[in-house]
Amino acid sequence: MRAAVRAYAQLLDGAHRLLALSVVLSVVQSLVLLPAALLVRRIFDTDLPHHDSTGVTWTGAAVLVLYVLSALVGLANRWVVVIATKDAMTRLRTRLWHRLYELPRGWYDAQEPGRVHGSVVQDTERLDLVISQSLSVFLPAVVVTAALGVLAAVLDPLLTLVLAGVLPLLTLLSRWLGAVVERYAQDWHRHFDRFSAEVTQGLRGMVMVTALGTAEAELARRTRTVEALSESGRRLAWRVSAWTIAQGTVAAGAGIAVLVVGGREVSAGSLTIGALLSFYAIAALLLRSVSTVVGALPALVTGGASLRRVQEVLDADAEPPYRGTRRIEFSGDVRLEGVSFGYDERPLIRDLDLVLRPGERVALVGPNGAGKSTVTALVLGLYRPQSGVVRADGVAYDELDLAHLRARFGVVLQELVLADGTVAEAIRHGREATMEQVRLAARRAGADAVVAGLADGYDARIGEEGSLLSGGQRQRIGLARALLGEPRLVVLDEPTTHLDDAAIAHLLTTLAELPWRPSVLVVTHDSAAAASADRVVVLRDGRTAAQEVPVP
Ligand SMILES: Nc1ncnc2c1ncn2[C@@H]1O[C@H](COP(=O)(O)OP(=O)(O)OP(=O)(O)O)[C@@H](O)[C@H]1O
Repeated sequence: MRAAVRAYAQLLDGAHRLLALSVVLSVVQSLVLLPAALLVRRIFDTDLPHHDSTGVTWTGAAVLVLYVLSALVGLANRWVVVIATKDAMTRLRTRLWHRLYELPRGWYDAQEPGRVHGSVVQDTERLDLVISQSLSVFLPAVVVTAALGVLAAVLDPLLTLVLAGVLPLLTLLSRWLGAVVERYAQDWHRHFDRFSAEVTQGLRGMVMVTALGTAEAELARRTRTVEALSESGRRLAWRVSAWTIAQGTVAAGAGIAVLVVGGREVSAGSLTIGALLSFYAIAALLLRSVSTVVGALPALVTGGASLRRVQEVLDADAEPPYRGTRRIEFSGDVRLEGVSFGYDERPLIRDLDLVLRPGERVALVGPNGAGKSTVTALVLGLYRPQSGVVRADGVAYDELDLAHLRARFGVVLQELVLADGTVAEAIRHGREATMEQVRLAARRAGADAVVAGLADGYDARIGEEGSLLSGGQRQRIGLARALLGEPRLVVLDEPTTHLDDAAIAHLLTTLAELPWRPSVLVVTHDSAAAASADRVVVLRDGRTAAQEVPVP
């Protein structure tokens, strides 16, 4: 519970002024009720015994005005807290995005499927709800409870003690049931991650599953996950309800105890009925705000579990592979020197030397699983070798500002990610480029023919992940994106998979004739693509098997 409170405090770090204003408004809200309690006493102890009906009416009206005033202050307070919490959520989501772009690929490899998506989408959404709904009533209620407690103690210390007798029981309940709810919330989160991962996988694989005729088996698996999620949701909801109801019952018990003890005092003549009723009016408000405080606890605890998961992403102990700052012009010269690398303890790349001179076109070939894509990832600086060094223009990657260097790379990876938007937007990919430059890149990549066939040309939408295009059309758009900005190094991982013979021939001629002569590293199983390179490097079992095979 304490950890959850600390995490919330950290989350609301930038909103201290607004929260302070909220505390002041909460105190004002309670202070306004002080004269109301005294006026209630006046009705019963002065106006009624004197049969003063006008007095009763006016005093009653004054009490009503004070309640309305208190409610208005409460409304203003709610507004302040909502602004503070919404700002906090915007900051949190922005920080998360920053962190996600910083985290290295190795960190993503190590995550459970669905976990990151779950934290970014569901956990932040849950937090938004919990903080907006719960905290906007929780914080003022804490202050109102404290203020009303002081007020009650001033009115009648003995009855306040009776009321306070409930506190140890409430604390015990919160500790015990809070820990239980937290455990069940974690279990529910685990099931939700699984569900979230399956939704992503299921939607992506929908066409394939239909084609393979395995929909029934898939459906059975998905149903099991949904049932397990519901079951864990039921277990959690049941504990949350038990907690809330137990707290409400304890609070109601306290109210009854006040009536019994106060009633005995009235019968004994040591308390006036007006004093008892005015105390009871304050006690009822106090118990209501105590109920609000304790009623918000289950939501705060489950939200706390979400906050911790988000915090784990923000505080992930994952160093980027390189942290250098030096910026170079970069001529396209890249070298791997004695590089060894493995995703786990098993070495995949062993003592590899690979040289790519400026303007040179090198084809990397080899059997499936030999490590060719892994070599391209090492060239792109996505992983750090366990030993050996990677250099650009003779400077070790360790010294370099890799983001700056990568801006000089043009890349087409096996998994071609195209965001939904127009063809021109897909080619620009957020970079500044004139329409003329976009057209030129498209022509070089053979994508102009694709564009010519689309009704809206460069303004045609390509669909989510380019779903409105064919595989070959997507690949050409991807190539155009890689060639925009005239990169010094072009890295292509199996760029011909979806291309027909004419497109492959066009690509090879283009790569050979690019006017600024970039270096090209192309991973390929295509013999025509390999034959067009200046050199072919064969990778087998993590090493260059045939050192460098010159093309005849
Ligand atoms: N992120 C990863 N985490 C763990 N292992 C991985 C990861 N990526 C690849 N591997 C493993 O590394 C080995 C080499 O994979 P890589 O993709 O580099 O081979 P490749 O030569 O490009 O294969 P292909 O010709 O089939 O595309 C494979 O056994 C693969 O399972």
